[in-house]
Order: sequence, then C-alpha cells, then structure tokens
Amino acid sequence: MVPKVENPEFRVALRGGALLGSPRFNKGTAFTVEERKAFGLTGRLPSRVNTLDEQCARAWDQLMTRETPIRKNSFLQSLKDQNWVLYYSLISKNLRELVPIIYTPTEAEAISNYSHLFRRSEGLYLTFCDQDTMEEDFLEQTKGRAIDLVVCSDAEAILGIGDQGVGISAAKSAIYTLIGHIDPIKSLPVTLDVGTDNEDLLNDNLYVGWPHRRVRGEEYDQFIDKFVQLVRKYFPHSLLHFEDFGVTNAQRLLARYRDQHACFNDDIQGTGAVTLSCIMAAVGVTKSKLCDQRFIIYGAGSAGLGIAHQLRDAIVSTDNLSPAEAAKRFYLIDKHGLIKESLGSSLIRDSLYENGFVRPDEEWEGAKTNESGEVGLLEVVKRTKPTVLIGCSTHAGAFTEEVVKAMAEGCDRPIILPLSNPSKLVEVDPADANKWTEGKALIATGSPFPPTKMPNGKDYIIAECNNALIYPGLGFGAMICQSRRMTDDMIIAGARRLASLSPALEDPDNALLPDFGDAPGINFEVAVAVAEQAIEEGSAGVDWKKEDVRERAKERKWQPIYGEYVYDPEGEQA
Ligand SMILES: NC(=O)C1=CN([C@@H]2O[C@H](COP(=O)(O)OP(=O)(O)OC[C@H]3O[C@@H](n4cnc5c(N)ncnc54)[C@H](O)[C@@H]3O)[C@@H](O)[C@H]2O)C=CC1
Ligand SMILES: CC(=O)C(=O)O
Ligand SMILES: [Mg+2]
Repeated sequence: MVPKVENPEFRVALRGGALLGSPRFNKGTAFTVEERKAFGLTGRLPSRVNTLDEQCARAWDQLMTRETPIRKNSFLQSLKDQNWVLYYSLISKNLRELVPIIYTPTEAEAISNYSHLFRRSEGLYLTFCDQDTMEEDFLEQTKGRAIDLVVCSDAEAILGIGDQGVGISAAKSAIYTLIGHIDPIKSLPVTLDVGTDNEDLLNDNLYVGWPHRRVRGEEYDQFIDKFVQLVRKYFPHSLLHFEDFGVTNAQRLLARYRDQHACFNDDIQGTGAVTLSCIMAAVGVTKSKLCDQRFIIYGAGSAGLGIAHQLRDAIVSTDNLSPAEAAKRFYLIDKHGLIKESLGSSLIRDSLYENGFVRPDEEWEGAKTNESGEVGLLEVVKRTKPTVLIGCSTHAGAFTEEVVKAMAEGCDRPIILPLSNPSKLVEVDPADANKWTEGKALIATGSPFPPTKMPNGKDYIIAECNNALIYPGLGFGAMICQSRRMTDDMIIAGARRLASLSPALEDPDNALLPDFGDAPGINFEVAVAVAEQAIEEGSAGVDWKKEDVRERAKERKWQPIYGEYVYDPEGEQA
C-alpha cells in the first residue's frame, strides 16, 4: 500500500514488543489509547500519549546533551534504529543543523569508527564468502517490500577517507528519504563486502566486516554481477545507485550496467550534475558563457571525471561546440601532475584520452616540472589562467595562497570549488580563498562551511556543492515515472533546474546554490524536471504524461508522520 501524505493507514500484524521493536511502525509514546489496547501495548508504555512534536522536542533536548558531533551522530543512529518517523521528523525540522551530523563531515568519522560504534545492523549485507546464499539473503531482507531504490557500495573509496570495508549506503539512503521524499521501506541500502585492503581494519579484532584482502578481477566482477542480476530480476523498475566504489570499478560498472537497468553512479554523475549547476550559476554572476571558461580539475578520480564529462556535455549542448572543441577547455591534474600525453597509460587516462581531455605534450614544452617531469598545479594555473578551479583530490590545502593569487591575477571573479570531503580535506578554506582574492572569488565547497566576510562587511554564504543537493531529486524523478534508464539528458535536465533556483541569480553576492535547509523543495523541482525529460525521451512508464508529473510526484512523497494502525494478523510485519 502506498501511504497517502495525510493520515496514512496501515494494517499491521505486529503486537506488543515486536511492534515497539519495529523502527518502521514504532511510535513509542505517540501510540494512541485505542492503538495501545488493540496492539497489546497498554502495560508496555507510560500513560501519557505524546504528539510527534512533543517527541521531537524531547529528542532534541536529549541530542543537545551530546557534546560532540560524533556523539550526536551515535544518538541519531540509535533513534533511527528505534523509530523512523521520529528520526526523519526531527532531522527534517532541523535540516541545516543535522545533515552535517548524519552526513558529511561527521559521517566520515562515524564510518571510520564503524566497527567500534556498531550497535545494530542496517540494510542488506552481502559478503563475498557467503555468495552461495546471496539470493536467499536478498529475498529474506526484501520479503513483502516493493523496493524502488537500491543504494550499494563496496566501500573502497568512502568520501575522501578511502577504503573502509563497510559503510555509507545507509547514510546515502537516509538522505534520499530526507531530501528526496523516498519511503524508507522502499529503499534498500546494500553493503557489498568484498574485503578490505585497509591494514588497520584487517588488524582490528573488532572489525565487523569480512577480514580478508579485497577480492578483485574476475571473481569481483562475478560477485557484483550476481547482485545486479538479483536487483534486475526482483525489482526491475528500481533505481540502482552506486556509491563510493574505487574509480576504476565505478566507471566500469556504470558503463556495463547503465543500458540494462536504471543505474546511477553518484560520485561520477551526481557530483557532475551538482557542479554543473553551481558553475551555471557562477557564470550567470560573471555574465559569461560556459564555453568561455578555462577549467582546472584538480583530482581526476570518480568526481573529477564525472565533473569533466558533465561540463563538457553541457558546453556541447548549450554552446554548440563539438565534444573535442569543448574538451580543449579542460586541464585535469592527478597525483602525478597535469594529465598530458607522456604521463603514461592507465584505464582512467586512456578513457580521458579517448574523450580529448589529455593535453598534448608540445603545449607544455618548457613548463616548470618536478624531478619526475610532472607539471604541478601552480604552473598549470600560471600558464592557463583558469576561470574555474575545482578540487576533488583529497589533498587538503592544495589551493595555496600562491595558487589562488595566481588565479586571481588572471580573471576578475575566480570560480573556486574545493569539493573534497570531509571538511578537513578541503583544498582551501573558503575564508582564505575569500581573503586572498579580496572577496572576488565565487566559492562553493563539498562540506558545510560558515559564511565569510566580504570587503564591504556583508556575509558571503558558502554554498554546499555536494551531490546530496541533487541526487535525491534525480533519483526520485527517475523512480516515480519508473524510468528504465537514468540517461545523461535526464541528469542535465535536473542540473539545469537546480541551477535555475540558485539564489545568486537574483543577487550576485548570494550563495551559488540553494541552502540545504531548502533541499527538499528544491529536489522536488529537480525530480519533476527529470521525470518530464524521461517522458519526453520515452524512458518513462507508458501511462505517464508530462502534464501529470507534478501532481503524481506529490502523491508519491513520503512524509515523516505517523499513520493510523489497524490490527490485522494478515497485515504488514516489518
Ligand atoms: N562534493 C561532492 O559532492 C563530492 C566530493 N567528493 C570528494 O572528492 C574527493 C575525491 O573523491 P573521488 O573522486 O571519489 O576519489 P578518487 O580516489 O576516485 O580520486 C581522487 C583523485 O585525486 C587525485 N589525487 C590524490 N591525491 C592528489 C594530490 N596530492 N595531488 C593531486 N591529485 C591528487 C588522484 O590521483 C585521483 O585522480 C573526496 O574527498 C570526495 O569526498 C567526491 C564525490 C562527491
Ligand atoms: C559526497 C560524496 O559522495 C563523496 O564525498 O564521496
Ligand atoms: Mg560519494
């Protein structure tokens, strides 16, 4: 049954302790007197019946007694384990304050301590050594559930903190619910545990994942394929979201499966989309065009590749350039310096080469290099005079004063996006970038940062250019219209809609992207744009019409409010 937005009614088969132990159905002290009688709860609860608002007030007070972000994160995790409606309601009412607690930056700390903070399992764990029972395990966990969304990770490249063995899917799933209105019972976070190469975890007796080196090659591919085929078989209309895979697997898996199923790689496509929106807003402020920009992308992994492709495609479609011409505007840098022809071959560099992103050697003759012949960021900045500098390298502090000042010499309003997460890995603190450019830089970051002061004393709000500002809407849009694919045009439609809602379009001194506090409404608009595009290109379900999208999307929104329960031994159980 799809709950309606107001007063959803559920037929529930659970009673007593089992009902209080179900985070989906538990209401705690908000069970009404009638429900307490019908479900055997009268003796299990204190007398007073609370409203959801009262419960939120109590939970907020308790949360505030936890002094550090990580303790707040643990408290909220426990709340999620107990009562979904209360958890999502509390965070929805305080999005700006609490998203940084359950997502970047605090979630990075929680994931790196996953085994030590572990209390209760969440979602589906598929472990390489148990793959003989993969189908049984999959069915057991999804029994009776109409899954619309599967969020999976093999945890090889979590945020900027690398191989963590286990983690992230549940946090990304929660953001889908908070910002994208997706019913949590329809969303399945999946941990694909293929081992870890993280020595600290392998040597940790409390490590809860599979204590084995990462499985790679053919065996890895077969394991992932077995999982993807289960998703396709049992939930053919679901969206399959890949998160924080290592860059090679991220790229390969997306290419392999995106024509078979609605697949989405958040680090590649979600980051590409939100960065495109941010830069569209910034070029609106500078009154220039996308094709007028010179882009340096510092970090050529999943995020860097996704950003380069998304920007290049947008230049092609907006400014009518050929892909090869558009690619000439980009300078990509990885940990071996500027990616130019003589840097040597790798799967990633080869694919960059095919797409025209590798710079010709002759262009760099005479450039200053290090002893290994690599051309570093400062030299690239000095020689190319970029208008846009994007960081997705995990290299904290890489955008030094010298780099930022060199950039500011070459353009009036440098667009500087240090996107690495969590906050401690940011390529430049926005306050420094603002100071070194005398307030001229247009800045957005991957994790939240406080506003900085403009020379005129006004606050400059640092937009959060994080894929979480767009992936929930992209996903919701694809899901509601049962799109068989997540196409590039659907993603661009979502990115354009987000860009059109930028506060900087009305006031050039305002943030480049909307505030996270407004993310649910913004993502609803993104979802509508995505579904409209899916219908236009024939990817959506047959009964979808563009003019109905908005109303139908509204009906599908999940809200954190308590339903009314009727006891029914044949009813829902989890
Ligand atoms: N704001 C957002 O929405 C997103 C931010 N990110 C962040 O971007 C960062 C990178 O993530 P992924 O692309 O997934 O990682 P990745 O491991 O796929 O790529 C990292 C890239 O940075 C390069 N790199 C590493 N150290 C470097 C150094 N010292 N100098 C120059 N280049 C260096 C590597 O060669 C590689 O090309 C992470 O901090 C991640 O949290 C990733 C996805 C979304
Ligand atoms: C935001 C995100 O997906 C990352 O940092 O990996
Ligand atoms: Mg990620």
